[in-house]
Amino acid sequence: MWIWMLAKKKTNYEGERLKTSGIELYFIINPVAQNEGSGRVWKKMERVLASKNISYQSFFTEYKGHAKELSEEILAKTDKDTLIAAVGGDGTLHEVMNGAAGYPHAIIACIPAGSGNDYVRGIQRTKNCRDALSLIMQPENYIKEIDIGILETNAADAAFINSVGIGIDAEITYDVNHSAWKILFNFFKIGKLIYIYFFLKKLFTYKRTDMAAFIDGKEHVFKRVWFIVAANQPYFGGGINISPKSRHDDSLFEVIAVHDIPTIKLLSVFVTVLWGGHLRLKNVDSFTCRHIEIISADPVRIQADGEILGDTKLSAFIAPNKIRVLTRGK
Ligand SMILES: Nc1ncnc2c1ncn2[C@@H]1O[C@H](COP(=O)(O)OP(=O)(O)OP(=O)(O)O)[C@@H](O)[C@H]1O
Repeated sequence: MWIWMLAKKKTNYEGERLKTSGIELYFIINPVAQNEGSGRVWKKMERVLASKNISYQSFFTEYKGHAKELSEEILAKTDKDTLIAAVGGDGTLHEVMNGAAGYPHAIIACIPAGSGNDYVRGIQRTKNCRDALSLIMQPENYIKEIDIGILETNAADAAFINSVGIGIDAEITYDVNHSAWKILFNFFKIGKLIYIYFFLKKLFTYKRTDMAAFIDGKEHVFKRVWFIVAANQPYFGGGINISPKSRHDDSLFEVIAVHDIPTIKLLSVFVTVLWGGHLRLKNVDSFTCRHIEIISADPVRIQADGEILGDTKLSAFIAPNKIRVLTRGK
């Protein structure tokens, strides 16, 4: 049986006492996240867990999609509260969450070991790996039910936890995930800057297209769209605060549509985004909704939580209070 084993009460990093808990603990490690930097992160975490006498079970993923399967297998075997921590980036957390979403006894968390780590920044609200582990080792005070998105595209049905986007954001995600530069950026521990690098590259080659969006049933036609994102939390693209008003517990998506802006002016969107000023720019429209459908005139990729999940057409609705997570946020 895999339970917290607290043979002796010890102190954690913050000097607080660990509490006993009936929560079972699992780690699912993506060994290829952060161009294999996740392995080093996990080794450090293992040492801390051992020093605190914490009992857990860990699994390494062997292929794409494996983290979802592992989560489902773990949760199907028990009806006790079970905490599954993804060790990796947003893609690994996305898979764990997709495996866990149907199980009310699931609680998910993330040890950030990816390039972007937007989930940790916007929802879990921990500062670094050690902070995340300290939360995981003392979960009781930090469990919260949050909303997730349910997505259907031409290529996939999936749940998402951060955001879904169509347009240049997804094209950049695709390029980043297929780029050898990612290794270099991750080697110098500046993984999130790779999104900025590819944004600047893509800015002059991306072909804008018209899109129709049905936002809670009301049709909006946007011309020459850069991107439309439906967000459950503020951050995307490795730390860009695109949707500052998003909350993961308000049963709503915040939709941001950026359209009909010349190439150079798009740069001002990404400067003003630093203080949320982009929302006041002409042709940066924002909406709140529970359901959104988007159809693009030309094929354009779709990303959800940084995973490419189809192109051209998507439908997404918010599922309120659908999953339990650990968070330091309110
Ligand atoms: N063993 C594996 N072999 C190959 N791919 C895997 C394996 N395990 C998971 N994956 C895939 O690796 C991809 C990248 O994972 P993840 O997003 O966690 O890391 P990252 O790209 O470094 O971080 P971020 O998304 O935060 O930029 C995901 O698409 C996931 O499905």
